Amino acid sequence: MRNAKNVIVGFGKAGKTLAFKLAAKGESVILLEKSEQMYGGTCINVGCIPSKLLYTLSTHASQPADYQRAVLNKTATIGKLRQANYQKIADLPTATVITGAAQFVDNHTLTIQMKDGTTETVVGERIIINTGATPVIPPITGLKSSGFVYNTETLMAHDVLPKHLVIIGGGHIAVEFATTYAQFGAKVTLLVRDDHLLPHLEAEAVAAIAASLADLGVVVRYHTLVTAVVDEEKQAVLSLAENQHTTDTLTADAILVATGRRPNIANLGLENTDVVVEDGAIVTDSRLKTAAPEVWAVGDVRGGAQFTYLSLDDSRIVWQQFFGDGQATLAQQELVPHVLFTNPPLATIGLSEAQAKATQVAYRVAKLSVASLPKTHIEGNTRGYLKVLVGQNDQILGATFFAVAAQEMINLISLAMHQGISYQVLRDQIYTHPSMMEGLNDVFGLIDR
Ligand SMILES: Cc1cc2nc3c(=O)[nH]c(=O)nc-3n(C[C@H](O)[C@H](O)[C@H](O)COP(=O)(O)OP(=O)(O)OC[C@H]3O[C@@H](n4cnc5c(N)ncnc54)[C@H](O)[C@@H]3O)c2cc1C
Ligand SMILES: NC(=O)c1ccc[n+]([C@@H]2O[C@H](COP(=O)([O-])OP(=O)(O)OC[C@H]3O[C@@H](n4cnc5c(N)ncnc54)[C@H](O)[C@@H]3O)[C@@H](O)[C@H]2O)c1
Repeated sequence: MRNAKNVIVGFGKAGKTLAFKLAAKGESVILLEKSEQMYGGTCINVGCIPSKLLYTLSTHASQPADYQRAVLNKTATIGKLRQANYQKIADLPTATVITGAAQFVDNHTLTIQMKDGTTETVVGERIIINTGATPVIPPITGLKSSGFVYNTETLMAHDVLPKHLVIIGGGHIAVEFATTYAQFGAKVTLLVRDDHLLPHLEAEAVAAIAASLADLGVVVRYHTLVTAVVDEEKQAVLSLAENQHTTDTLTADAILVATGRRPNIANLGLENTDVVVEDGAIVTDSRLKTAAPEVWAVGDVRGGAQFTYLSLDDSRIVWQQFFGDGQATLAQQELVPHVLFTNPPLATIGLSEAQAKATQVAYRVAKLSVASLPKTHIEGNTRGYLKVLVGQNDQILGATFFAVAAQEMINLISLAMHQGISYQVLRDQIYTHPSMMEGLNDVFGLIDR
């Protein structure tokens, strides 16, 4: 049996950040990770980093072999990151990484199923659960057993570019993977059960993304459900129903299931603890404490929005309870930027115009086509727009940027909104040239015209 002051279950963003900081303070830490392929967690190994590397490489792709090279590049890159993530924790004298699936026996005791078949018992004064999320596979006849079905992890590991990739879903992953694989040259079809993509966005932004996908040759079919999948020798045959009526069939050599990810609590033994689970996620208070004393849940496993930067922020909320005033809560995550890696990327924060209208907030709005910015011509991508909303008190209410470098620019808007910086400050700021940031001079300049 091993003891530590801090036991962290899962090598995710929040868990590894806390493990490092606690061990750097000299506290004993045991970090439990079920797979040696997952040191560093989802983002590094099978999520953000590999998908954004492939996305970036796809923008330069011109032949199918580029995909194969990109997958090799991706595998090497994440291998280095995984090793660095492991060493960063394992090298600290008071930290131990144990590789094996953990299961609770009681609130503070876990058994670890080791690779060699043995088990270890670990006891912690504080327990931090950071086991992430796992893909949801809908109950479609033949889907699970099909040899042509992938999740994001297995698709990115497959080094043959699909001829026809069919993606089930119309959310974050569906749209990003459609963009990437179409840019590599695959034929891509999206099967969306609703009448639109990305329900969290305003119609104008959704239309801009739909137009970008259409230009990449992606076919999007709305109100369409897959009712069955049958494997043939070299492809799968999908039976489709549109508006509840059986319509036609589609063949594909790869099917990506992108129908959401649910908190990873299966086989965690939570029934042996006082931790409360609701709707498949661990319930916490606003400081991420579960119902079990000295047990916290952080990251995707606690339900809600799934983003690496929110998991990182969860680590701050917990850290403050150990080495701060303990006042940080989930309230600080109410206003955060989001990015979709489409072509170009779409970044949003705060209110959209549609939301402002619906809530009857008084606002002024400005929209600028980014083709007017010299930098977009240098980048070779003049598509998109910058849109900002400003309130009566000159504070920024929200922004939607569909533009090259939108994923970087939105962070300045976030800072301004959090710090209460008026739009005039961003309008009159001296930015470097040529840059996308200069667009802020222009778009905020349109507010008072
Ligand atoms: C394809 C894809 C692209 C994404 N792109 C982005 C993006 O661009 N930007 C962004 O912000 N977010 C993105 N996300 C979401 C982001 O990856 C997650 O929100 C984030 O990684 C969640 O981290 P976490 O801290 O909850 O835990 P995770 O990083 O998921 O770590 C959980 C760890 O726990 C381990 N584990 C699970 N059960 C056990 C157990 N019983 N015992 C021991 N260990 C266990 C797992 O193996 C895993 O390593 C993407 C996700 C996917 C799938
Ligand atoms: N850029 C980023 O920050 C980024 C990128 C990728 C993923 N992520 C994170 O990963 C999470 C998972 O992504 P995702 O795209 O799988 O989830 P999502 O919630 O964004 O989208 C799920 C989609 O699947 C559809 N769907 C659900 N059940 C279905 C069914 N039975 N049949 C057909 N369609 C169904 C939904 O209507 C929706 O369109 C996201 O919530 C996001 O937080 C973030």
